[in-house]
Amino acid sequence: MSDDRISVRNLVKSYPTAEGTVEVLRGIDLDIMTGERLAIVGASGAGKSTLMHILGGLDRPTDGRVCYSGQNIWALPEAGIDSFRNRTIGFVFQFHQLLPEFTALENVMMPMLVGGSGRREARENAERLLREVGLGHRLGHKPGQLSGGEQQRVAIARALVMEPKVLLADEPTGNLDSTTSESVWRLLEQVHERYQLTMIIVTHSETLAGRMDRIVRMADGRILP
Ligand SMILES: Nc1ncnc2c1ncn2[C@@H]1O[C@H](COP(=O)(O)OP(=O)(O)OP(=O)(O)O)[C@@H](O)[C@H]1O
Repeated sequence: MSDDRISVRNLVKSYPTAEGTVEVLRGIDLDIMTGERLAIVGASGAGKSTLMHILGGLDRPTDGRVCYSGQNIWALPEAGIDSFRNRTIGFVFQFHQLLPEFTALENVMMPMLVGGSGRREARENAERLLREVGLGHRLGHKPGQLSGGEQQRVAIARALVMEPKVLLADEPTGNLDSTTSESVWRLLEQVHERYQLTMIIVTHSETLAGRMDRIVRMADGRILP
């Protein structure tokens, strides 16, 4: 089966706290088609980031399933989840989370080196991607020597270097001014078209969400009908 559809069933996430159990996700059901561009919107605290983290294999649900091509990733052993995540998912966060002491090129090479690729192959791929995102002239710059928009472009190149099938972006332009945000958003759209990725983006912007194929609205740990 080469169907990469994502299907989420009865996803629940709760945390025990001193004041009792906090229910952050209260039974999420969601199907995301291969190649779809999905926006997730909702008020602060609705559970959007939590859902993204569970979809991406970063945070374990309390209950429920997240199936990629019919395989529930949360039924895999820990090493299986790590390997699934490295092979399948690219992440872009609001705060790029680049390593400050490494250059743009090294930051983009990093996932390949960690995954066991040789330096030469990692370097070639990272250079190609940095050129694609318009940063061929900034390979040797460290994050602190780049603008916010450039840093986010490096983060997008890094998210793509392992050739993921799914790109998860949590407020990727939330920290940028409107012009820079527009150019990063356009880059995400180009990337989607070029690589035929499934793309799930959390955003507070209704305008940006409206450019996606579908909008899912969350409130209080549920998806609104
Ligand atoms: N470790 C934790 N323990 C208890 N509650 C938590 C924990 N982590 C998150 N929460 C709660 O889960 C809820 C949802 O958080 P989440 O970050 O998923 O929301 P969000 O919709 O992404 O919000 P925002 O738009 O502000 O980023 C929040 O009310 C938060 O306080």
